[in-house]
Amino acid sequence: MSGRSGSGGQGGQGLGLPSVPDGYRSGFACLVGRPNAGKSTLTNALVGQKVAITSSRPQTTRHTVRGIIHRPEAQLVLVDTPGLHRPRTLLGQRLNDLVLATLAEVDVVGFCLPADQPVGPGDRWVASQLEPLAASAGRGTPLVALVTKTDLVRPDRLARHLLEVSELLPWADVVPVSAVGDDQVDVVERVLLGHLPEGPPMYPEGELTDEPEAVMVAELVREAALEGVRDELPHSLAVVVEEMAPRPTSDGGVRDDGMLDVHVQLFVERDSQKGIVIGKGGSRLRAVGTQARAGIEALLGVPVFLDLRVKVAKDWQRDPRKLARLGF
Ligand SMILES: Nc1nc2c(ncn2[C@@H]2O[C@H](COP(=O)(O)OP(=O)(O)OP(=O)(O)O)[C@@H](O)[C@H]2O)c(=O)[nH]1
Repeated sequence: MSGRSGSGGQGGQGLGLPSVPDGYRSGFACLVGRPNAGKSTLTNALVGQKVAITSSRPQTTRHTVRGIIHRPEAQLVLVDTPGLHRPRTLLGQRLNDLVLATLAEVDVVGFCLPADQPVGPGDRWVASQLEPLAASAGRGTPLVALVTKTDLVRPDRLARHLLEVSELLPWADVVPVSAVGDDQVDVVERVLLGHLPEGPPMYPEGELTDEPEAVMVAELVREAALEGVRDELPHSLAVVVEEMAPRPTSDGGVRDDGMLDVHVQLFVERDSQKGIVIGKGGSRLRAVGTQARAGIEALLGVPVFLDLRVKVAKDWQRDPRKLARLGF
């Protein structure tokens, strides 16, 4: 992604888009915040379709997934990043570098702070990372503080929280929102759109994300594999789609129903984790396959044969060559 000359191409002409009204705005926004702050859920609520995975476990968003909001007067390309957090491993460091590089290029940053958690050292750390970006008055990246999950707290607690947030980020707009309760999502949208510069749309109408299908398929498998697992698996699970190909008919032709064979590798760090993913007699892996397949079929619109394999790649988080092989 490169700011104004985004990957969709500059201007509508090249895309065969109709001319746009005067004053049309377009640009990029990015949501940051500590793990589990509600970034993916808010992205989905804004875009109106499931494009980023959500999970009740922290740090499940590995890839920069973009959602695109199309409105008659504006287009907003949302970049959903992994949570910005204090790096502990090489992977953590790379994720942070990715986040900071992304933030320098977008038109507005939304900092998500969950209303049900007190403002803590993690938030202060993220704020300190953001301050230099917003600091250069007039030229810095505008920052909007999004107080998320407001449905989880009472009004008096919310009021105190909003005050704390505006003390932490005196230069930012503060907007309370509940993505789950669909409360104030429209206000978030208006505030974010208001920070975009004038310019033609960067993506054709109807496009919701430019994330390659294979990455979204991998995310669906990852989401299913993490479901209900209590230990540290989120940090230790990488998913790679090895192959997606049309299933041939017995005479080598193409099936009418467009069925796809999808081969996916799940990488864990230790044998014990492999056992967790596979479950007794393979029962858990079968359930993961059933859930992921339903999501993949809904995404791709064709029947899918899903083949899942689990492998141990020891300490992949700390090994640069393994990280590269796994797409980081
Ligand atoms: N009650 C309530 N729960 C929410 C809301 N938004 C998110 N959640 C829940 O909070 C958890 C984390 O939400 P995510 O959207 O995955 O958070 P995230 O910031 O993308 O998390 P990472 O990918 O770990 O960085 C999930 O269980 C969501 O269902 C909300 O508005 N209200």
